[in-house]
Amino acid sequence: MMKTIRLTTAQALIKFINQQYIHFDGEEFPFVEGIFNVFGHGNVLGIGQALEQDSGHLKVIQGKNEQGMAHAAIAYSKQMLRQKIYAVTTSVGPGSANLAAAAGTALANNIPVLFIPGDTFATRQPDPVLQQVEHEHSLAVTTNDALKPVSRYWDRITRPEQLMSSLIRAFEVLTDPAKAGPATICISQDVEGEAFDFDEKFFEKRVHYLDRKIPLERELNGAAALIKESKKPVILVGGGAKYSRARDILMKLSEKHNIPLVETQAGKATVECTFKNNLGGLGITGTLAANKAARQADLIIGIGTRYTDFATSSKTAFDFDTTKFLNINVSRMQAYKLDAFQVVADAKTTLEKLAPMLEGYTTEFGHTITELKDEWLAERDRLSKIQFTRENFDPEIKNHFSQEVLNEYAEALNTEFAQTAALITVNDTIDPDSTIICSAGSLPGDLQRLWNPTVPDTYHLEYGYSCMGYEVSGALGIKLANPDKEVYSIVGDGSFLMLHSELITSIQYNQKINVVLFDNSGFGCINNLQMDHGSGSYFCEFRTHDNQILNIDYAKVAEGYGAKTYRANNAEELKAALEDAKKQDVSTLIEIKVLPKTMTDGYDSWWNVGVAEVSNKESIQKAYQFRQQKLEQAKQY
Ligand SMILES: Cc1ncc(C[n+]2csc(CCOP(=O)(O)OP(=O)(O)O)c2C)c(N)n1
Ligand SMILES: O=C1C[C@@H](O)[C@H](O)[C@@H](O)C1=O
Ligand SMILES: [Mg+2]
Repeated sequence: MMKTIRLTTAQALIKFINQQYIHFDGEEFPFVEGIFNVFGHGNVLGIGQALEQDSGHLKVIQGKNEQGMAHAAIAYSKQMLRQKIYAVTTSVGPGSANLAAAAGTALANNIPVLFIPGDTFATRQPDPVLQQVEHEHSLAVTTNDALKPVSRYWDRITRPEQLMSSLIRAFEVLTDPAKAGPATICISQDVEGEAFDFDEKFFEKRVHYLDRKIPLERELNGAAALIKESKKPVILVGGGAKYSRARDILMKLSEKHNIPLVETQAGKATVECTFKNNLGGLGITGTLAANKAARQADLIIGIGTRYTDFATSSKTAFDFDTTKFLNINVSRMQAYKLDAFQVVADAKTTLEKLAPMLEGYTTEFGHTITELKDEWLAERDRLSKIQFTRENFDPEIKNHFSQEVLNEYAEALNTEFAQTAALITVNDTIDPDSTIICSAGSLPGDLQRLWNPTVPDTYHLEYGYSCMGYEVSGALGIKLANPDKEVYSIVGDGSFLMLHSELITSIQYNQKINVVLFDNSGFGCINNLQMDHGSGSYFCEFRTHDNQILNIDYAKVAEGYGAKTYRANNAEELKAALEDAKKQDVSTLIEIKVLPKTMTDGYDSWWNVGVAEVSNKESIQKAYQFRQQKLEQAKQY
């Protein structure tokens, strides 16, 4: 006879989550590490009660903002290479609406995370409850419907027994590398507390196998033939290569056959920068070395990449008349891109199986790879030494601000520090096994070009959604994933202002993070974007009503939270601050005032952005014409 156990829906949820395990490369471990919460009336009496009664092995952490704590959960999962996750529970209405940007972040980056927002009453007896939106056309639509387009899996639970099939579906999605993304299970707030006699079998230990998908013989033969036919193949290392742990085989193949490696933001630091054939980032935020290699390529071997516009320079990075594509990806959808020959399989396994099939093959790159790399390293060295001068200063981003305006910034922010010099100082000073995190603004470009990670998996860029606010929140997730290492949030002033609530959570739970704040008093990269396309400087600088540059004391803000803080406006101060920050047990914030327009510019790349077709400015008309010319060279799809 079936044995049952009487539990509330929320108690059953927590009991089930505790029993989910992952099996990967012979190792088995619990899949859900913990749960972040912001309680409200939509979850405190259901999920809150269940956790208070028995949270099992779950670590329970109180977040400060739903988006922030969800970003922390996403960063944890990404840093754990998608093999362990945190769940996130929110209240109803605004609490769940705050999840939307984070859900988009998880979806665009293919990161598994479990979202459990509360939902409106299933009985509808007290409707409309506080925070319930009302539609005239339907009572069935709630705020949580807004999460559907940003969830890989979405469900609403209005009866306790629905939970069983819903959770099984959710965990199947969460543990499938080809589909990984956010699973959102919305539970009616009354149903969270309703009891049901659950089949005990539902709570038995479940093991989810992260098996490596083996390539077919047809796929391997086709891939090997393409590589052997090519004279100048280039390997594009995407996030999938990192998740598959393909570092060693990538280096082996690259070295043996003299194939250059170029990287996407998600793939960077799969292989350390010191590897001789690693030419760094490709595309809009790429290095000149990688972009030059890509132009010469007759075959791009895209490994675990989504081919976003940033990686492909809006489909202009390659000579599409002559270049072929070979895509190795666990996702069929991704493998189909750019009319590629498709290998729908695990990256590491595929490369290992290809290795013996390429015996005797060498590319025609010869010494070019080393020459390109040396040329780029010289450029990086130049960028590390940029010195501001009050006269005739020629910034990297040219012809936007006059010397007068640059001097005004130097005066107002009391700094002469260039962003490139500051960033390379950070790179040179922190311990090499520390992880850095970033996501939005001008810093992702500088990082992809200039950051030299000498230890694999120490570079964490969310550049699928580029969501401002991920930088500080995500640092907390990385600390939870790597408790014994330092983590540095590399963040612009705009992103910091948008969301940094989980800095407080890090202090509250003694999870030390370091915030390195680059303050150029504005939305710098967007200001560059508008001025590059013929517009004026319009609402992207942080200026007061009477046109004064905002000068915010961020160190003081963080000091108020209990962080150890520093102000560093030159290399010496910055080195000293970084060294002292290493010694602290509490979270730190280093405020660096940097000059606008001193970030890196593009290197032989182009970004397709919408430009006004008609306008009253000649400069915008020119920008529009330039775009039309570029589009003629771009692949159409
Ligand atoms: C949530 C969100 N809103 C808006 C944007 C668009 N956006 C991208 S970068 C940026 C400005 C970033 O400013 P800051 O963090 O100071 O970096 P900077 O470019 O100055 O280095 C904006 C508004 C975004 N990426 N994410
Ligand atoms: O619009 C954007 C421009 C990019 O330069 C920036 O890094 C990104 O955050 C963004 O949203
Ligand atoms: Mg800024």
